[in-house]
Amino acid sequence: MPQRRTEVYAMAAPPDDDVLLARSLHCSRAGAPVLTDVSLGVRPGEVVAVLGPRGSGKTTLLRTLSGQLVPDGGEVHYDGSPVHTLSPPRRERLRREHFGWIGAEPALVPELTVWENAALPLLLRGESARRARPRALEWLERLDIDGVAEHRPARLTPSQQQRTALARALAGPPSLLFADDPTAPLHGADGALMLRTLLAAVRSHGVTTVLATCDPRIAALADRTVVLLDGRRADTPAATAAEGVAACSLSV
Ligand SMILES: Nc1ncnc2c1ncn2[C@@H]1O[C@H](COP(=O)(O)OP(=O)(O)OP(=O)(O)O)[C@@H](O)[C@H]1O
Repeated sequence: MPQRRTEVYAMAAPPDDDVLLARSLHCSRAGAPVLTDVSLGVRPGEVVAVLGPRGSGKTTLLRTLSGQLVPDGGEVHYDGSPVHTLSPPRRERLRREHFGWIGAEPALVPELTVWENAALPLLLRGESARRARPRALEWLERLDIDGVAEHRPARLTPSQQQRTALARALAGPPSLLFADDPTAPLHGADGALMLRTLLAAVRSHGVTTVLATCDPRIAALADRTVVLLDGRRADTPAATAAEGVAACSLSV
């Protein structure tokens, strides 16, 4: 288990054993800079929170780290190999085979049942439904939604939908999980339960995790926190609080 520690801002020489490494990322959206000179290293099995107020660039950072976006400048390396220079099909394959993603929207496939949604990463990797189904069901049971395994997403509550998305993100299991404000659509106890389940699952399976949140209480559950303000690394959570983090709504 990695030691909890406070991140120091300037990360000039990240350690060689980082499984995920970003160097001096720059990203613009619609002509405006969204990430400026962001560097970050994540060690195997670590749970790192990216903490920042709304609009600070957390989603853009996670999408860039996970190969969904190509940065305008800078580098992303996974397991020692560059991600930012891969062709789109190879980036897609890397994401499918090694990464999990859960965002604030469950983004389930409406035509598929709950277990088929949860099994999707396995099915896309070419596993048979016969092998994928029990593995998906294991996660559904752990998340207490095995009773709706044959339902379509439209019949589920928002909490059940988001837990299905979490089962899908973990079913692989992935080497690296990106969790972008995953409890945002959930209220109080539902959000707290989901977060506890997510953290217990990634820690027991050794899944390296990057968790974006605007809630310092959630960030405090990670092994380490890095702070984004206006698309730049910032050094203290206090600075983020001053920028209006209190506007975020989840309790744990
Ligand atoms: N596709 C896009 N086109 C134009 N601007 C974008 C796009 N995506 C993000 N942005 C802008 O980039 C900035 C950072 O957005 P981003 O979603 O990365 O921040 P965030 O910290 O994840 O915010 P939130 O907590 O609200 O999700 C915002 O000003 C946003 O409006």
